[in-house]
Amino acid sequence: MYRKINEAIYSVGIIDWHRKLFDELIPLPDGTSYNSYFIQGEDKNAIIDTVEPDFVDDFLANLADLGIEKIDYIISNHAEQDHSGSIPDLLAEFPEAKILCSEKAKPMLLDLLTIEPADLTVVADGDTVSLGGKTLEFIYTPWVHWPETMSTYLQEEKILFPCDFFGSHLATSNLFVEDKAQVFEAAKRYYAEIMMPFRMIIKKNLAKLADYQIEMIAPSHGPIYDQPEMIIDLYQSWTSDQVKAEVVIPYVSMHGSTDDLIKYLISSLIEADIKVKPFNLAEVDLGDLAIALVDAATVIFGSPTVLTGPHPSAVYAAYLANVLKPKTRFAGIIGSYGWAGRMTDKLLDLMPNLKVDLYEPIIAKGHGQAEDYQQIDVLVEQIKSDLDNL
Ligand SMILES: Cc1cc2nc3c(=O)[nH]c(=O)nc-3n(C[C@H](O)[C@H](O)[C@H](O)COP(=O)(O)O)c2cc1C
Repeated sequence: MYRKINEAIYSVGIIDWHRKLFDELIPLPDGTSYNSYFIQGEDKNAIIDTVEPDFVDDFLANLADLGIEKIDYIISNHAEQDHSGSIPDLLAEFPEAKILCSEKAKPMLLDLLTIEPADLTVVADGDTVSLGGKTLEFIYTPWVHWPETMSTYLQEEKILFPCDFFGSHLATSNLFVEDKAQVFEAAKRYYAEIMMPFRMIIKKNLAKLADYQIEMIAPSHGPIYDQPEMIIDLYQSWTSDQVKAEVVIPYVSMHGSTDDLIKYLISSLIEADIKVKPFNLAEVDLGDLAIALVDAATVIFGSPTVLTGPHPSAVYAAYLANVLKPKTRFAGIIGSYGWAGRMTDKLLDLMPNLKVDLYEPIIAKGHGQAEDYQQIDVLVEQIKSDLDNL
C-alpha cells in the first residue's frame, strides 16, 4: 500500500495498528506508524527514512507496488531503528542507493546496522541535493530526540520531513491531520514522553526552522500536517517558559491514609477554583501523567512510607518526572508513615532536575489527624497565591 501526497511524493511507510508499547516502556493507546516518503525528481529519487524492521517485507512490497526500480538516495534523518532499521534490506534490494545522513549519525548507523562505511555519505547542515526540479536541504535539528537528528526540507514544495520532531504515535487511515483533537492528544503525549527532556534545544530548533517557509510537515510517526502552524504553535507553547495554573497530583496509597489526605487536597483545590489532575500511580498510564507535566505549574506527590522510603510506584513516578525535566515551578509531598522513615528526603533525592519551590511536606502518622488537614488548608492557600501570581 502507498499513498499519494502529490504527483511526485508518496507515503510508503507502515501503519502499526496494534502496537501497545514503545521502547518496552511507553504505552501506545492509539498504535503508531512508521512513515517513509518517496520523492521522485526529474533525474533522481530519494526515500526519506525507512520503517521498523519487523515490517520490512511490507515496506519493500509498498515500493514494488509503486513500481520503484531504482533508488538514488536513502535519507536517514534519525539513526533509531524504527526509522533506520530497514535500511540494510532496502540497500540489498537497491544496492546503487547512497545513504545520506548527518555527521553524528554516521558512526551511530554503523554501530546499529549491518552496513559498510562506504554506503554512507555525510551531509552537512545546510547542504542540498538536487533530484532534478526537487531540491532537498538538510537542516541539522539535533536532540529531537537523539544527538544526530536532522530534518530534510524539500525547497520547491516547502515540505519539512523532520522524522520524530513533531511526530505522534497514532495509527490512523488519515494521511493528513483531520481529527485535530485526537492529533493534539497524541502529539502532546509524544512530546511529553520523547521530547520534553530536550525542551531548551527544541526551542533553538524551532527558532532555526522559523527561517523556513513550511507549508507541510511530514513526520515519521502519525499523520501529516497540511496546516503546519497547528503543531508549530503547540511546540512553541509546550517549550515556552509559560506554565498553566494546574496542580498535578501523582499519588499512591496502600491502606487509605494518604488517599484520604489527597482526596481532601483535591476537593479543597477544586473549591478554591484550581484545576487539578490526580493520577493514582497504582493504575496510571504514565503517558497521561507525562502529558499533564508538560505545562502544569505545580506537582504534589502523595506516598506512604514503605521500607523507610517512598512507595516504589512513587519512586518510579518521581524518577520519570526527574528525567523528563518538566518546567514545573512548585512541588510538594503529602504522605503517611507508621513508625519511622525518610520518605520525603528519599523522594526529593530522586528529583534533582526539578527546579521548583518546595512546599513544606505534610506527613501524617497513620491516618491523618486534624492538624494534618489544617496543614493542607494552608498548603492550598499557598498554592492558590502562587498560581494567582504566575
Ligand atoms: C510493606 C509496608 C512497609 C512499610 N514500611 C514502613 C516503614 O519503613 N516505615 C514506616 O514508618 N512505616 C512503614 N509502613 C507503614 C505505612 O507507612 C503506614 O501504614 C501508612 O499509614 C500507610 O499509608 P497508606 O494508608 O496511605 O498506605 C509500611 C507499611 C507496609 C504495608
